[in-house]
Amino acid sequence: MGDMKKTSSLADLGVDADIGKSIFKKIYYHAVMDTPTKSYTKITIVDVGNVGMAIAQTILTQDIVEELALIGTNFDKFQGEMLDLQHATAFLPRVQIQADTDYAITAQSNLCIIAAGSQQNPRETRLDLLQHNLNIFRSIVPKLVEKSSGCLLLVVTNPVDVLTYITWKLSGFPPNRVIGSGTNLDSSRFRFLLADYLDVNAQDIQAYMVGEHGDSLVAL
Ligand SMILES: NC(=O)C1=CN([C@@H]2O[C@H](COP(=O)(O)OP(=O)(O)OC[C@H]3O[C@@H](n4cnc5c(N)ncnc54)[C@H](O)[C@@H]3O)[C@@H](O)[C@H]2O)C=CC1
Ligand SMILES: CC(=O)C(=O)O
Repeated sequence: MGDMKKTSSLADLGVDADIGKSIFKKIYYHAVMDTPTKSYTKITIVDVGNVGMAIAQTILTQDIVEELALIGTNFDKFQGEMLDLQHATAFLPRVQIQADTDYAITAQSNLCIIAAGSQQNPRETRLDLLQHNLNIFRSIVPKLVEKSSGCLLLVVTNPVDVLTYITWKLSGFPPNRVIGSGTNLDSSRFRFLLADYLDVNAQDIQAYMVGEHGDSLVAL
């Protein structure tokens, strides 16, 4: 977006706030979208780093949610990311997008995705991230559970398999409500490489990487 100023309100567009209120009436999402044929789905993503934003953009293009809550720790970054997503909604299925540091916005989520925490430095393994990211999870998981006690928890942060187990323990949820992204990315990479080598579509390749999402994977 370069140096372009971002517009976040009617006042920025030169429209008086009171006039705006009289012209535009707030639509209550639950009232409009809770129909017998379409349930209301809310997803939370913690935090809006590279992975969190890639997930947010993918979700928005899939028409699978009515509400997306983004938890951010860096105010300028999450405000900017939220505005970029909101400003794209004219081209996307209708979704209410919020971002905040306050976990109140995550209340009643169906799915909470955790992608917060450090990434590896060049000479580190994913397992080296454990202590740092464990401390972050201790602060995140109880807040998500408090606000959305019936949700599914999906862990992406590394070391993902260890942190998925820790999330299960921290949450007190039954095991079928805590999942990790596991080796999905590795299997997708494997399928791409095979497809590239064989010059076929990756969707026509069935192949899996199994084991831990780390340095001990096995190809099937
Ligand atoms: N499972 C998988 O297949 C993959 C996992 N990853 C992992 O995902 C994680 C995130 O990666 P990136 O998005 O690339 O990193 P990033 O550095 O772009 O984003 C991490 C985010 O976590 C936030 N954060 C730091 N401390 C926090 C706290 N206490 N509470 C909430 N948020 C906090 C940062 O502000 C930042 O926005 C890393 O652990 C990385 O290794 C990345 C790619 C694939
Ligand atoms: C970061 C990571 O886990 C990956 O790209 O496989």
